[in-house]
Amino acid sequence: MDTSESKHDRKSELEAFDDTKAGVKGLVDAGISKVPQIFISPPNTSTNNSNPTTGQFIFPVIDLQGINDNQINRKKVVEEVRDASETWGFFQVINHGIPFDVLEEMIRGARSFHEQNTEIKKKWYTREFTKKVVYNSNFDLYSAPATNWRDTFFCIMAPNPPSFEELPQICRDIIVKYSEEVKKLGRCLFELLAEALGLNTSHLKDMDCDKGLSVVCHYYPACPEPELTLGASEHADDGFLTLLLQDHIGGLQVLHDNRWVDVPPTPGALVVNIADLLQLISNDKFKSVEHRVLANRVGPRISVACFFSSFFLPSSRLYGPIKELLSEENPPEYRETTVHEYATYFTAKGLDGTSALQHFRREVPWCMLFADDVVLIDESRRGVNNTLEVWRQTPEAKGFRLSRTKTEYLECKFSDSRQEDKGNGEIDEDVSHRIGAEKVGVASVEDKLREVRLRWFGHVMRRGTDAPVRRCERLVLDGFKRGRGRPKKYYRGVIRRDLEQLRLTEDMTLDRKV
Ligand SMILES: O=C(O)CCC(=O)C(=O)O
Ligand SMILES: [Fe+2]
Repeated sequence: MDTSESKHDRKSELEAFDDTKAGVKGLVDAGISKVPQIFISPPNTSTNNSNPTTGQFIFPVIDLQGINDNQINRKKVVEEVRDASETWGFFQVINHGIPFDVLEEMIRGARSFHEQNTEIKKKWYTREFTKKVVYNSNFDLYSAPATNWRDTFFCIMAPNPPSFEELPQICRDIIVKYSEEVKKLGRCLFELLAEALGLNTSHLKDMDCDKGLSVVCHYYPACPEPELTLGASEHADDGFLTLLLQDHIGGLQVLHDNRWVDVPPTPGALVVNIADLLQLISNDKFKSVEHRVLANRVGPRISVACFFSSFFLPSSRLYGPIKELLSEENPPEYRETTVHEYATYFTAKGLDGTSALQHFRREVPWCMLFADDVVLIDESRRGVNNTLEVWRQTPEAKGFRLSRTKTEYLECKFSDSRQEDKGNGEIDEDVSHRIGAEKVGVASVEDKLREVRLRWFGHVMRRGTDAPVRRCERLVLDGFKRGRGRPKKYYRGVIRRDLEQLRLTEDMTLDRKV
């Protein structure tokens, strides 16, 4: 139920929970045996491992031993990094140089923060993310569709860490020690990633990708009904790179080949994942992949995520796809943005299962052809021509001739740098003399597409409900070149938005005159 009354209830429940300043751990300590409503995942969210994939995929593990000793070793590792970053967006590293006892101490330190006396811990409780030391539960408490079963405490450790005295006494030594180690390892990983992109070793460092670091300590309490909620909802990370230390409990899963795959807790290993801004500057070469954490009857689970991002710095430095990676065949997929703008958008949106990256994607030029009951869609003129040929030949092979001149097409072309060469003129010859091919400016493109979509929709709706075309209503509009995890857009949803924007109703589309 999504009535305003239930929304109000949710809001006051969230406020009551927030006011306790004791987080999810506080609820568990109080002995609750049922998961409160605010934590319950929306229907259709899978919250358990109903489809275990263990064994089906080999999660990449990269051994960093000897990368600075010999070139052959380094080259092999760079290739592994490239492969994992392009296909999984995730990998584990071993022999990374951070001593095992430092990792263990960090896990213990994170746990001790959350398990210290609540009255002392409350002192750090805040939703002001400009502070350098922050403890709370669910950074997106008021915007996310469901509250996650975890509490978090973080410190901003670079470039300007808090003074030693400002850090919580119970874990300050290890936070300082661990962040120094992570900064070193981060530098090494950014070098390998730059080489994997075919850039100079220092390219990503020179872009300040490793400048900002926050150390984020998560605490996932044992959950009485783990099938009803999640430790962390599906999301991709917003910075450049994340380095994650997890304890032995497990529960982290990544979306690979459209399936949730466990990231096995491996003693001594660290999980590395490409975050959104690295996908953006690599122009989609590297993937920032959706992941989540399951809730568990066993707990607490502790993890420490180190985010390389300077979201807290008011820098005006712009990040867009790296020029050296662009070419005519590989034009920029994103507009430029600042880390701060990106993070602000990410935080306001919250972990709602959609990707923040899409908001920064440039309009993809594509052509659409509409011909009676047939829609041909592609990103390029060449693609549409190929499809057009297949479409034409298939019925012709069965003796059914299509009249090119009587078939009506409409084509949208974009006056963008990706404008396809007019070279072969197949569409032009077929189409231009019928309706006149148009060249439209980017600003009017949305209007043009909306007009075309609504015309098509009206046409479809006027057909009988059993007409084949009516069965295509769940046509995926942008399935052909979706970034991984980018939410599917169904034709119906797009039409609903178009109708809303023009204040039209579906019935009106039945009337040709509207
Ligand atoms: O706790 C984990 O394993 C993952 C945490 C995570 O995804 C995050 O902090 O962004
Ligand atoms: Fe994450």
